[in-house]
Amino acid sequence: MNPKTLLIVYHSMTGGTAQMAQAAAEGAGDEAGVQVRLLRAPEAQPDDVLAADGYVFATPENLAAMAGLMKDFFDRCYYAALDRLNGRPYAALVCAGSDGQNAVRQLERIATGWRLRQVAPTLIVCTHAQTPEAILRPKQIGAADLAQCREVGAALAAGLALGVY
Ligand SMILES: Cc1cc2nc3c(=O)[nH]c(=O)nc-3n(C[C@H](O)[C@H](O)[C@H](O)COP(=O)(O)O)c2cc1C
Repeated sequence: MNPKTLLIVYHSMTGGTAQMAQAAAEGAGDEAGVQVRLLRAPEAQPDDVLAADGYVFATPENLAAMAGLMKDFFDRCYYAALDRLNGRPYAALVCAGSDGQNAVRQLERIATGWRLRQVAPTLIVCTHAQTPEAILRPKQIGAADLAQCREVGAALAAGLALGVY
């Protein structure tokens, strides 16, 4: 059987989302028969989206929205992939200083437009960064949160490998 591909697309300014995406990739990487591609949002192209069998999208919430470079990724890929991804599985990860809900709403709405199938509740990890100093500081995501991100990647990869989606 052809190996399945899990595409993880993320943006991160101060490192939190990058650690979350990396953890999801590690969780998925334990699954034999699933190839994991971890791409920064500006690198990801429509062909990468079309070639994948499942997705993890990971973004910070910035200014009550998903990060601009993640939005740019969706803007560049949306119509090239529309109606060509129907039913494929996805999960999303959001790194937020205090909230995250608007980024979740935006991301899930786009995924709904793509007719993707959400296979896990979107995970919000809160870094409790609210002052300018804390927001600009490099982030260290805790072990428990990273374990949840690993779980998301592992579950998606297991479903892909078993062909349950
Ligand atoms: C310009 C800017 C705007 C932000 N706006 C929000 C916000 O609206 N809601 C929120 O929960 N966090 C907000 N944050 C905090 C980030 O989500 C938080 O620092 C997160 O850890 C960033 O992820 P990263 O480390 O992957 O860059 C903002 C950060 C920046 C730099």
